[in-house]
Amino acid sequence: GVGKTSLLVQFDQGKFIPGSFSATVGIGFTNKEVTVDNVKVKLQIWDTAGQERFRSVTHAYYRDAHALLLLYDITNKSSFDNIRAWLTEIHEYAQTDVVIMLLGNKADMSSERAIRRDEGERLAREYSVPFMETSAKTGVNVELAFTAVAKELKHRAARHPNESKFQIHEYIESQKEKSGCCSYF
Ligand SMILES: Nc1nc2c(ncn2[C@@H]2O[C@H](COP(=O)(O)OP(=O)(O)OP(=O)(O)O)[C@@H](O)[C@H]2O)c(=O)[nH]1
Repeated sequence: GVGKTSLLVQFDQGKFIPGSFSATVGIGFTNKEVTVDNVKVKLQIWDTAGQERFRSVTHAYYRDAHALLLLYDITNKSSFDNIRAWLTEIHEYAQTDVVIMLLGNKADMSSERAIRRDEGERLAREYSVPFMETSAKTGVNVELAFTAVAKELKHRAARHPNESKFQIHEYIESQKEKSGCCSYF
């Protein structure tokens, strides 16, 4: 319930459909084409079930994934506390060079926030993964999360030995919106 399906629908269709999804069973698929540095990149996105009882199904998909977006809900402490366990699973089942991104979703729900942004940042630093807060509801940073991954994968695939490396951390820091910091009503 951290918002994985909602995030994907926001990215794919540019809209938020509140409370309308039943829990994902097993795996859902979405194909989406994005343009990165004038090149079209096809993303096949697997939306995994979050619930424990589907774990054996989702494990099978880790091995083939080039990137993993790992979400917690900023209003739900246990979803944040579970991130370490998810990272352990990823290291066990996924490819060693998989691109990982940590996302603190539901950033629009600031009045019910249970995890501060700097706690997310600290955890991400500990594991050397990029981090941002997102909202499937307002769309903040949703496009960026997927395009940053697409950029990283494209650069990895195309890179010649002497070419400088794409810096996903720096790209995200320069592009991300700090939700809630700058709006006044
Ligand atoms: N306010 C707010 N609500 C959200 C956001 N993202 C998801 N929700 C709500 O949170 C609930 C769960 O969202 P889902 O997208 O079904 O979550 P999920 O992670 O796919 O759930 P599972 O498939 O069961 O693992 C729904 O009621 C959504 O409307 C968000 O960014 N902001």
